[in-house]
Amino acid sequence: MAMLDDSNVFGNILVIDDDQEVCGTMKSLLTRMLLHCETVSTLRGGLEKLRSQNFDVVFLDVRLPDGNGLDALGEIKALEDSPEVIILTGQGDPDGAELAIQGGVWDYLVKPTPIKQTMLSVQRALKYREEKRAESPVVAMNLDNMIGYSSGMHRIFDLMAQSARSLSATLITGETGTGKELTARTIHENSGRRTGRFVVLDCASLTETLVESTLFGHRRGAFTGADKDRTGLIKMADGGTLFLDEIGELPLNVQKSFLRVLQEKRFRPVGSLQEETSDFRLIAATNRNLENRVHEGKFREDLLFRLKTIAIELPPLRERIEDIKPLSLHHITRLCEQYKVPVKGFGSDFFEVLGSYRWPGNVRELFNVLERAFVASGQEKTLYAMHLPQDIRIKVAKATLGEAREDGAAEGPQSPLEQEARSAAAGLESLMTGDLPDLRMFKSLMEKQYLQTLIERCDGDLNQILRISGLSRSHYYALLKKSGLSAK
Ligand SMILES: Nc1ncnc2c1ncn2[C@@H]1O[C@H](COP(=O)(O)OP(=O)(O)OP(=O)(O)O)[C@@H](O)[C@H]1O
Repeated sequence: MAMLDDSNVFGNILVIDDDQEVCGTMKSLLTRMLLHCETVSTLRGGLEKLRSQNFDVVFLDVRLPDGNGLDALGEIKALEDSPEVIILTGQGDPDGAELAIQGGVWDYLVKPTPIKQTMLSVQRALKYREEKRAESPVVAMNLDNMIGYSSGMHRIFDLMAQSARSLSATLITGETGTGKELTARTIHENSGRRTGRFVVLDCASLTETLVESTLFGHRRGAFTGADKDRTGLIKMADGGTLFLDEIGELPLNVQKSFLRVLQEKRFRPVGSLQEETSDFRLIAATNRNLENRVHEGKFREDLLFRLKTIAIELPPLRERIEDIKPLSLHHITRLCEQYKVPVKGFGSDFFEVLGSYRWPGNVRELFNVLERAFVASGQEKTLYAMHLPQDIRIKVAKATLGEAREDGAAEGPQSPLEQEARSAAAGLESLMTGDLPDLRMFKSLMEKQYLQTLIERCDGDLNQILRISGLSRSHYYALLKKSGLSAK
């Protein structure tokens, strides 16, 4: 049965109960409500989970094999961002109920509890938490395009709000696809500089000489090929934000001059005798460990120190699986609007698979997979696990059988190119085996996948892209715009 719950609550639930039947029933009920649910049969196991993961609601049995659930209330309530507790007990003990309520629990349910009552209790607890979170200062931020329900992301939003209010350099770290560029853009759009430009430089995409002239600008005749004056990105970001992506790749000698610019806000374009000024705000990002780069002698310690006045470390998606559902709803709604089809619902097995996958490519990979599932579902109104790409389903099935770890070690991380190629191949396969979409949708999806692979393979090199594709420059840019892709 497909369930797109109209209450639209998101959350991570833990059930601590030694009765396997209760655990099974609760898990199946909560999963059908599209909530993420884990179960554990001992008090010690439950407390360990609560210390290491974030949960919104805990169903807590009173009589557990290794202790009384009520005795653990103090410890649970003392946790940072502590979950709401719903006591679940087989014995309708009124003193127990009083004790529990004094201990600050959300609700007290006597087993067997009617399904409706359990659902209502958990929905209300989740709504309450949502409202509590909305009271924090973060609400002042416009986070329309940035989805994050987990407490991990909530902490990130707090840091972003702090960064948006200040002018301090901000360093964003995180694995590929965790949303570093989106975070930087959102900070800029929420800062006092939002009317200024948001200027992006991918430090990994240029040679040493080019990085220098791109950042600082150059005068005509400064070097062979410099046939006219060029304004650098530092100047272009005057009054706005300069975003340096992959800052770990900035060549050492450019690091030195850039540090001076950060300290003095003055710089000299290549080949110029005169200094210029620029009042820019710096946000940098990297998926590298910059401390290690410092130890290897490839990154200046003084620059690192200056960059991380505010440090934002984005958690990988596998550490915030409760964000998978809201991210998916957001992306699928966007796709449905884009392709002008009615909004699709989800089968409960859909999120079970998504929640069990490790997401090495994080949110970018999730969006890619959702797009493939969207296409594979054709005209169907509901997305089921069977619409997900086969490679993902196989990996999840293997992981469930306990083989995933060895597999991962043998395969090693995939390069973005490998991921892209596999994704394109699997996308085509699922297109041809599932219900066929209409031709217009098929063409535009294939076009987008072709362009993505082409850009990756050519590493964004325009000449190579035009040679391989046979496209004219204007046609290429028009296609990029149509597909919502960037040139890299
Ligand atoms: N919290 C989020 N909410 C909505 N979309 C997100 C979120 N995080 C990432 N995305 C989306 O995921 C994709 C990848 O994000 P982005 O390019 O910002 O990642 P990145 O960390 O800069 O990646 P890379 O290290 O590979 O450059 C984009 O489409 C972005 O919009």
